[in-house]
Amino acid sequence: MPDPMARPLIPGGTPHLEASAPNPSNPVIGILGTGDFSRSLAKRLLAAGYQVVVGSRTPKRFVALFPEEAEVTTQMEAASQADVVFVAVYPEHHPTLVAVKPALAGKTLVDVSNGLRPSAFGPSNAELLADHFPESAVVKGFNTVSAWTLQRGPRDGNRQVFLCSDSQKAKNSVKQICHRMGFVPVDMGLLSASLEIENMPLRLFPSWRVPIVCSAALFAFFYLYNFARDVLHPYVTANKSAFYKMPIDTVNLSLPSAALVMLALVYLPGLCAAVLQLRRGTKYRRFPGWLDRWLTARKQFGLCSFLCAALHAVYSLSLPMRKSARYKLINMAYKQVQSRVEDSWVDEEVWRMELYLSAGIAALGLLSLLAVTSLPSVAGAINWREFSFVQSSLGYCALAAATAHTLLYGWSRAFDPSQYRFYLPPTFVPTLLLPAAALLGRLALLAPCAAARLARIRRGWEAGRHVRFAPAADDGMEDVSNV
Ligand SMILES: NC(=O)C1=CN([C@@H]2O[C@H](COP(=O)(O)OP(=O)(O)OC[C@H]3O[C@@H](n4cnc5c(N)ncnc54)[C@H](OP(=O)(O)O)[C@@H]3O)[C@@H](O)[C@H]2O)C=CC1
Ligand SMILES: [Fe+3]
Repeated sequence: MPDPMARPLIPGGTPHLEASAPNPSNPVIGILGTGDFSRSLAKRLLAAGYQVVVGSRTPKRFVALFPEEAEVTTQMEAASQADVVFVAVYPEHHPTLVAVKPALAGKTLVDVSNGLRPSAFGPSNAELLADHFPESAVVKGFNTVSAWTLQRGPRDGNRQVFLCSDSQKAKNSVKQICHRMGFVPVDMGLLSASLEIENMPLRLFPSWRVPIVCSAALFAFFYLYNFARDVLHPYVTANKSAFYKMPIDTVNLSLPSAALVMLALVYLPGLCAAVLQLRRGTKYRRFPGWLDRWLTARKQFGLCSFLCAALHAVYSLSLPMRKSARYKLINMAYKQVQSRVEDSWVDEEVWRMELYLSAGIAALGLLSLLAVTSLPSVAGAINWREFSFVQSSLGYCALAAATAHTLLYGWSRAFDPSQYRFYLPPTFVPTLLLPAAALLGRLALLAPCAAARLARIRRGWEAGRHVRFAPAADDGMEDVSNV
């Protein structure tokens, strides 16, 4: 008969785990349920040298799916033999296990279950299990580890296992099992933390939702704006079809606007916080909820801005490859020949392009630096001062370079009223409102700090000695420029 365990649970999975010989002196670990999770867990426990006994409603049906070293038996038998029992059945089936209640009394039950959707209010599955089995010590854990990770081993997934329980003894025994299987237990405290642990694998990028919606909304706004100016208006007024601009030209005009406004949104909450601190005269008071949330989402806003800027760079590089660009070039050359212009070089145009491209490249380079230092592994390798220098000082430089790029791009149009082709102002006008506010706000905040520093240096020189800057006053007002 073919060995069913030779078939991996998932394509590409390890066909066989080397199970070390179970040590009779090791605790017997029970698993109730014979599903995906149970099979992966059994293999990992056997590999860690435990004795494994699996409890099923129909053991004969599933025995072939488990390694030979594991004993597959009835739920009652498994519960009686084991010291620690993993409950690998869905929470709605927990009540069907009451038949084995006497056998589980005084033992440790590990609830691995997950809910279907995040829940803000309890009771959690683990708390309900604890209600069903008051004589057992329930530990919540392993629900954040997928059957796939268990099958492949901790090297191929998240190594952390979040645990909580009201019984320290039970939690310690499960921690030991975690360690032996190669996972890293994270103690989350009492069983009341189980709802939070159950919600963990159900979250879908909660901190990214607002920044992503914001980027999408900004992009949509600028896209419609550019569409109205550059495509719809020529069609309505001159019956000129410019619909070919929709997939690349209009997208490429909208991306940098979204990127710049998103970047401004990274720095505006810090300025709001600084202004609030200055008005209150102290930094030791909580910010309003909306500002708190905005401040904590700055990294995501910055990364969304970086994505838009990087896409803009790729789109821009692809512009000359298009057929439309080639036709336009040939037509321009033909017109030039017809009008007998030998040299069409315009110094102002040349300089404008050189400058706006170099500002754009500098902005993208600085943004890449910000994105790299926001990675936890890189952020962990630099100290706080270095991090704040990159994220704050270089960040403002990136904002200034991107603003200059936009201004230089719109240079000729900004000063030439004949370029206003539509009643809407060119895109860079709405694009520059927030970045300009952020840059001016920063300058306004830095100016008094710089003046105070200069005054202190002068006082020091006048006193005939070189003084070091006094440490920040305890009201924290020195720190506002670092927010
Ligand atoms: N799969 C995964 O990646 C993960 C799963 N989990 C959790 O592990 C638990 C099991 O998941 P999984 O193994 O995928 O599920 P499966 O559907 O594959 O297995 C569930 C098992 O429950 C047993 N069971 C016991 N009583 C009943 C009953 N009354 N009705 C139906 N089945 C019953 C069955 O075994 P038998 O017929 O032998 O009694 C069945 O094999 C769930 O709570 C899940 O949330 C947590 C993290 C990851
Ligand atoms: Fe650009």
